Amino acid sequence: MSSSLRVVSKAGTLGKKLSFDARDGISAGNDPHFHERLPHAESRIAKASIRKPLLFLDDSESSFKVSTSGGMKKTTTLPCSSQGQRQQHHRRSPSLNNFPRFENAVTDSAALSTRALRQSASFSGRVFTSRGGRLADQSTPCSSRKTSRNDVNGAAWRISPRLELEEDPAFLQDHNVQVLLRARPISGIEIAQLGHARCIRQENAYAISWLGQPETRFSFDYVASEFVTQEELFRVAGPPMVENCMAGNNSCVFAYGQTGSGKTHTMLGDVGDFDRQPNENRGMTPRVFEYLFKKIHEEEVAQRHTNMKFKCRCSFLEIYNEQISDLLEPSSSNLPIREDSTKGIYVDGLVEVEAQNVRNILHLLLLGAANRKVAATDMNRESSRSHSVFTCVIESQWECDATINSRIGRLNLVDLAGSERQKSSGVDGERFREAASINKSLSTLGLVIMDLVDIANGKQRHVPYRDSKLTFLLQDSLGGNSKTTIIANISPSSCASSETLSTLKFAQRAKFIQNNAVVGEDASREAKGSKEHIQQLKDELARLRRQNNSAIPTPEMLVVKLVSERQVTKRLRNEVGSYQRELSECRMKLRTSLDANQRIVSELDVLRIELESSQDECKKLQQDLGTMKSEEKAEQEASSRSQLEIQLQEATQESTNLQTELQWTRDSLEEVESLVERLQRKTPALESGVPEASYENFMVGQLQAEIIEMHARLEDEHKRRCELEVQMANYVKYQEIERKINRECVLSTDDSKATRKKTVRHHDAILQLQLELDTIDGESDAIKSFRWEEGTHDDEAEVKNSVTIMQLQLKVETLEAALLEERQCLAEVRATNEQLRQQLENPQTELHGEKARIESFKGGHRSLDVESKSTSEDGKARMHTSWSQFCLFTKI
Ligand SMILES: Nc1ncnc2c1ncn2[C@@H]1O[C@H](COP(=O)(O)OP(=O)(O)OP(=O)(O)O)[C@@H](O)[C@H]1O
Repeated sequence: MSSSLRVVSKAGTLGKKLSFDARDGISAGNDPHFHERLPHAESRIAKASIRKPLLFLDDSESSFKVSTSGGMKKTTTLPCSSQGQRQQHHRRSPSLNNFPRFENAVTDSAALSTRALRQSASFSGRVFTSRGGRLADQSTPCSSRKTSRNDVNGAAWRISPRLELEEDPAFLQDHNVQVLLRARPISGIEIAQLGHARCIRQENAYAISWLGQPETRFSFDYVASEFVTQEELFRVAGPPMVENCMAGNNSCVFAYGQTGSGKTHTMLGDVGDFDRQPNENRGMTPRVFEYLFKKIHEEEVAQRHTNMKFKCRCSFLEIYNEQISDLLEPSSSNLPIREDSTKGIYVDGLVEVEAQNVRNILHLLLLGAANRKVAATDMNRESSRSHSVFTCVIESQWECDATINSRIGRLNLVDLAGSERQKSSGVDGERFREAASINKSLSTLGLVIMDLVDIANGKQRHVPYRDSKLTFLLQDSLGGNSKTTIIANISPSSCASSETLSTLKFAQRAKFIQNNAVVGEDASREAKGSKEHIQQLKDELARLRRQNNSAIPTPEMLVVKLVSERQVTKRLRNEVGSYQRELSECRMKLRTSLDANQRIVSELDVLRIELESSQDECKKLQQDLGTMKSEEKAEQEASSRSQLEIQLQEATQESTNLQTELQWTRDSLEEVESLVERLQRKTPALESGVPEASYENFMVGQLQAEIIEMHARLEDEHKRRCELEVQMANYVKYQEIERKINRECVLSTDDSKATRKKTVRHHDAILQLQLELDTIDGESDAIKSFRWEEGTHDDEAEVKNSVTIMQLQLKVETLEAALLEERQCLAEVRATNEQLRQQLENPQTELHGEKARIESFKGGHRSLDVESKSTSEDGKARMHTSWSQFCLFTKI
């Protein structure tokens, strides 16, 4: 069997057809009296309310099942219409309050036994997330755990009360807002952070304590521990809401809580693979519709004679960053909310789809969920970033006494976006804006609830519904014609302690709201009846007036009463006025403090910007300083280089002078040598002719020996000089290298754009210089080891290069020291040369003198031939004198 879905917009049918398989697989029991009982639905809902143990609604029988203890299997089926019987059977057995006893009870309820098993001495099994992921492995047997504070708390959960339905006829009549608290299991992330430490302890089925400072106890209509299943939760919250809508009221279920606390799990749950078989983790929404369609079917069958028909029109929207978009028609955006006296509050242009069975609804839910804005935060990998509202308008019509009656109920299922602390949820940028918008709308919801609580306490309040799209849209559900169930979701982990406290406070406040539910029924028959009744009363009044004039207030009496009532009204008005003034004062104060806050925030922004710019400036100044330092260094290096150059020039000049001197010395030595040679040639002749020539020979020998020694010394000096010249040449070369390096360094400190190009040149130059250095022998190995690094933009390479330059500079200093030493050596050599020259000068003069004497001696020898031997004595004496003079000279 298949059916079609009609897509209807506010403007009418769009003509869009969607086909669905209409098999819903839910078997429905017949309840022929359901229609009669509809006006009393409210009290029935109340009877199906929570608080009394062991009462379960059975889907298949539209009846209550009561299980009792005592070791016997005992199930009683109660027709819903029989209130007296119900009360009789629903009386609470005190012995059933205690969990261990409950565990011993033998019942035929599969759910009961499942729960009993789950809550017995060990809780094993894995908790799966709604999106298929596993939250935490809870397979540790309790008995094997050590006793600790956590275990104490854990024990509190283990003996935590289970879902127990209690008959409380007054509950939903007096309280239109029902607040349930649901704790999810501690997640793996939380276990990783703080282990199993808990921030809450469940006291009983209605109370929970927050274990912070100070420890605070909160009470709710029901507290569902982490072991409460989706089905169990639905049994508490779902049926009353559905039946309320079918009776022509508005119902609203909404999930509230911090991000990742389980709202989506509660509302939607795991609906994958619904074509094959319903998933046991499906949440409130699918179950609500399963129940609704089952009830619709039952009603239509039961009321066949009145031709009763139900229609369900569904829409699915999200509020994201204060903009409404249609989750069933994602191309639409920023849809406006309108208010109309007949329609009430509605979203203009929202697509409405007529659904005929659960599968249709599930398709819509999946379609909408796929279009919903989801993002990852630190707290939840798939955090819903919007509020989603699934609305089903349930319209029923039936005929009675030729009158067509109709009822309209509206069911809102709201999955709020998670409240979060921006810091802890690890959000930034777009996520931060989303979080701010979510938090703003949730805080407006909180304010609305506070005002509604005040109104419930008899105070006059203006409720700021229009301050956010969420509260504007939920206006009827929060404060007006609606029965509302709030499911506050929390995490029991100590990691979420403050968020849990704020959710608990919110839920506690919400518990005090009072709604004024009004049946949305077009009761033309009832209206007619009422008119007739009024007419009857009027007639009765006239009759009474006629009978006893005194019993009926005269116009004068009425005037007096009116005056006194006016006075009361005036007094009340004055009170209202003073309250309003107070309110406006408070508002003014609030606005002022908000403005001040805003100012502070903007000032902070300005300061932050200033701080950033001053930080930038600081950085720039540091860079400039660095550049200046390197420039200064370069200048110092340049001046020391020029000094070195001057010194080098001087040394070169000195070296040239020395060379000239050496050359001169060498020439004079050569001269002496040739002179000596000539003397040697002449000496044999003198020796043969003159007996005194032996003195001359001795003297010449001495001179020759000295000359040889001087030759050797000269040779040494020459060698040393050559070495010096080599060193000088190396030094000059090295100076050149250093100059090049410095030139490149200066270039590299120039403007940043050219830096990279220059760095490359720098690098090439250094490599070239290193090649040249390689050619320098001796100590250059140390220099060779300082290699220029590739990629001078890299800091480390820069440092290495600086080290290289420093090492080269050190080398320059070493060479300078060597130069100084060489210069001293040169000075010594020069002094020695000078000495030698002086020493050479004296023998030279002596030699000249001797030469002259030898010449004169020769002349005397010739005259001896003439004058014979008479003057030989004189000659000897002169020779002797000359010899003694020579000896004297050589001693000197
Ligand atoms: N009662 C629970 N049992 C098992 N798992 C749960 C329960 N509640 C929540 N979870 C898991 O916790 C995770 C977070 O839950 P969920 O997405 O429903 O949180 P949320 O409140 O909707 O978060 P957000 O506001 O960020 O969208 C999911 O993986 C979900 O399956």
